[in-house]
Amino acid sequence: MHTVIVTAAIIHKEDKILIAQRNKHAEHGLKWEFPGGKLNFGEDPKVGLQREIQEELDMAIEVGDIFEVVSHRYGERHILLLCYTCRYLGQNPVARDCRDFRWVTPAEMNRYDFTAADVPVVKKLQKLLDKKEACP
Ligand SMILES: Nc1nc2c([nH]c(=O)n2[C@H]2C[C@H](O)[C@@H](COP(=O)(O)OP(=O)(O)OP(=O)(O)O)O2)c(=O)[nH]1
Repeated sequence: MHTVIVTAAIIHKEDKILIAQRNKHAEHGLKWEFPGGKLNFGEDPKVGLQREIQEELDMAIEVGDIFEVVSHRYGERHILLLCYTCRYLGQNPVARDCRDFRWVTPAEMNRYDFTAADVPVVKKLQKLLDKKEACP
């Protein structure tokens, strides 16, 4: 039993956010998530997240502030998911180490089967969007 630290990017392009589909044979295969991955030992989380986005989507990003931290248990495995708000720098993503990716609004996220750990993150994004719509 151990805890794995995972970083994930909330990358905004106008009103859309980039989501990625996990490879078929990976853990939680075919589920949707916020792109990112496991932190290496001793690695700075923001640097680790930039590395993961480069590996997964062949794209450079600027990592900003923490958006949400989720502690989630998948049976005997515990993940601490650090989600950062990130700035899109204009490069088109390439599905290097994921099955697919999409730019979606928070409302559209309901159509995707996200990993269980991501559910509170999706809800938080949707709540923020609703607030924005209520007070333009
Ligand atoms: N990147 C990412 N991982 C997530 C999210 N939600 C969630 O439960 N996870 C889980 C799935 C995996 O168990 C773990 C991340 O592992 P990973 O397989 O993506 O990491 P990695 O790219 O470093 O993988 P590897 O080198 O071990 O192949 O965190 C999320 O939104 N983003």
